[in-house]
Amino acid sequence: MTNISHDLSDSSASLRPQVSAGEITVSNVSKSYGAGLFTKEVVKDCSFTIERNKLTVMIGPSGCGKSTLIRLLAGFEKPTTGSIKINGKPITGPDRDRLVVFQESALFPWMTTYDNIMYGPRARGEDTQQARDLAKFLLEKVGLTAFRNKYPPQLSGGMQRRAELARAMINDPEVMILDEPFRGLDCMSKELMWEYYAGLYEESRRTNFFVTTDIDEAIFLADRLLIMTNIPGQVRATIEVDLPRPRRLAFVFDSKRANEVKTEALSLLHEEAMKSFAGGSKAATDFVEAYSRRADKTGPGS
Ligand SMILES: Nc1ncnc2c1ncn2[C@@H]1O[C@H](COP(=O)(O)OP(=O)(O)OP(=O)(O)O)[C@@H](O)[C@H]1O
Repeated sequence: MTNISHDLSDSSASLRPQVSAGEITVSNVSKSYGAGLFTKEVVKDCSFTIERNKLTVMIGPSGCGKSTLIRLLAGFEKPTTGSIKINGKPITGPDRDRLVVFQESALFPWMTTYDNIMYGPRARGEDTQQARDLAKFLLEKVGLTAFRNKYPPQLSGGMQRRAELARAMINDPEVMILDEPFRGLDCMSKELMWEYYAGLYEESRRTNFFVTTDIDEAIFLADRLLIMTNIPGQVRATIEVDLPRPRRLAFVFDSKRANEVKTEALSLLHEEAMKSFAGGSKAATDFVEAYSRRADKTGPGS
């Protein structure tokens, strides 16, 4: 397994982004699309907090409204009802205080890795020595110094995702929002990304909100785990993932606590997934109810 250094006494530490972490509160938010008979309620009366200086991970069945919530948090869309606030102020549109990293690569294929990372500062007319030093620092942190002059198609999928993280972090958002950023990577690249990403978070303690459908990814990364219901999406449970940091693959998945969290989360997710599977079938609904009764009686995962 690759060992990644997270040396906090790094001599270039002064170049790190000046992190000011934000906090987002989502209060009774609902979001519907369409009108009349064709109205579809995707998120319903959903409330949660993305706590300052924590890595909050949201996990839920496919199609439960996670990406919709991200668009609302980013300010690309507005809730039908309810409110979303950052540091107590309503979110009215996209802003530099929040930055979203999507599943799809947003790197410009005609720009080198370095130029991609410098895109944000340059777009703001801030191609300063400080920004260039920070780009160099971030290239080092994501292990791409030797690839600074390569173009995205010359990088592996994992390298592209690391370049993307550096490109987001140089803008120093108060809250980083990530929508399944490692989806589609092979298992080994994915696990490597988890260690890189956890390391970047552990150094900065910037507020992070990370959406995934991968339970191992969720547990490895999270300080807090939000479990979603089936559509219309709502937070069904919050689990504090009190595993020590820095996180390392080698010991996280051997730990008793990680396995307890996984069993509890899987039990809840299974119930939610079965609801979508049921689709009105009485036999399937009965199965879900029986499963829930059994889980209530015997505890999660037993
Ligand atoms: N603009 C829209 N108009 C109509 N329906 C939409 C719109 N955006 C999303 N939906 C519907 O809302 C539901 C939730 O979609 P969303 O992409 O938010 O789920 P998700 O949890 O992110 O799914 P996945 O994990 O598969 O990416 C889906 O049924 C989708 O078809």
